[in-house]
Amino acid sequence: MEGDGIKVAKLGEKEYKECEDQVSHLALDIGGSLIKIVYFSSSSSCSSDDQKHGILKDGIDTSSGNLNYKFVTGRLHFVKFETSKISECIKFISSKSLHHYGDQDDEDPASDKSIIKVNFSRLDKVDEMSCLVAGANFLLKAVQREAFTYMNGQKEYVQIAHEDLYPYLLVNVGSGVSMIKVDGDNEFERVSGTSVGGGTFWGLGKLLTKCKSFDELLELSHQGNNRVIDMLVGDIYGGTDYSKIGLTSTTIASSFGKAVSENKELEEYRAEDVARSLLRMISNNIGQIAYLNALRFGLKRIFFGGFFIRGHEYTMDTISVGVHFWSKGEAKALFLRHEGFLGALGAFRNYEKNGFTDVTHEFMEQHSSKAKSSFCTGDGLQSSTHADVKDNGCIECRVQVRN
Ligand SMILES: Nc1ncnc2c1ncn2[C@@H]1O[C@H](COP(=O)(O)OP(=O)(O)OP(=O)(O)O)[C@@H](O)[C@H]1O
Ligand SMILES: CC(C)(CO)[C@@H](O)C(=O)NCCC(=O)O
Repeated sequence: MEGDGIKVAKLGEKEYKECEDQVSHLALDIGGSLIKIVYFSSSSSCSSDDQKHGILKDGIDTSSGNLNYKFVTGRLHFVKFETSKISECIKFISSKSLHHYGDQDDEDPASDKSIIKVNFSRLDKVDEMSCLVAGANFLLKAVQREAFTYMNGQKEYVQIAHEDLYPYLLVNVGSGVSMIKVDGDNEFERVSGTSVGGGTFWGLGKLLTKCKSFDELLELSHQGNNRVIDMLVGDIYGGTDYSKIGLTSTTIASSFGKAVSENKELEEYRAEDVARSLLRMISNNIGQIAYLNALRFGLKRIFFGGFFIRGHEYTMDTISVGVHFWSKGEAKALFLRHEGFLGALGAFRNYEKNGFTDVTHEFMEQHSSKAKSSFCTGDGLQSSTHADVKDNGCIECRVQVRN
């Protein structure tokens, strides 16, 4: 399991014991590289805000006015595993009793394997693209301070009014890249994609640098200098800009282009510089294709999701600068705090539609006056205003459950 994933799970056990005890819903997104899990655990305690409103009793809100339903307060948790380590994922699900969700019958706790198998066979498959869109729409509408811009080292949160949200371009950078024009709730079209994505960065990076983990490769890239290997406009134009066509001397003319003429072996380059050039090449390319698709449909906002981003400053900066440069400032690149969990979140929301449980959800958007988005971090539960979370933020929410 990923380090930050473990943190969430451990926090859940230690500091949020009360929200771990009743896991009722779970959604899985099994991707080419990573498995993402979103699960809901109800809390028996309630927030001070809710106590002030006096509407909660044992975590159950009786104020809905409909006797057939009750609201259960709790948290959405986010965990990820490498797809190649699926057995760890199964162990985690088992350890959290996540596989018991919705069970009617008591099962033999000694036969873990068969329990998992039985429950996995009950999994409902849902469409990947519609889940990505549902996940993004949910985050953008319900969670405050979810979307942000990142350019020249500056992070700025953007709150978008519901009526102003559509249309937008969703670019999900997973192993491969999907580009989806989103026009409304469940109204979308996958307009483009590219196989040059996160899997390409990690795959090529692994071969070229001998890094053992994605995080190691990302960390290396942080310390590198792409100019050592990339051929710049200045390298071709005697150190000067090519201003007639709008290219500065530091613009990359050809990614990895210097390696052609230098006659050096791979070992003679620093792994840091190789990683940096690779990250720059992939991020630039994604930013450019995204911009071209935004231009194709006249879209001003491009949201980037998927675990390739990893909240990494240099990745976001490269994509943002690319979008800004090509669109002459007309289009904006935006990033999401729960970037990697769009599909899993969308699958989670599918509980509402597919009727395999008696559950509907009422998330914070309907209760924004009293229920706030909160996040679990190493410092405990904090208001989202102070939290600096990435992929491990829990979202506090309420779920409407049929009695
Ligand atoms: N710990 C990690 N291990 C492997 N890849 C990681 C890790 N963290 C981030 N990544 C990056 O995230 C990418 C996978 O992202 P994501 O989980 O969103 O997509 P996926 O669902 O696996 O892919 P796809 O949607 O194409 O099937 C990897 O290709 C890699 O670039
Ligand atoms: C195949 C999927 C949708 C699987 O998530 C993704 O990896 C992707 O969008 N790849 C790019 C495929 C292409 O459009 O060339």
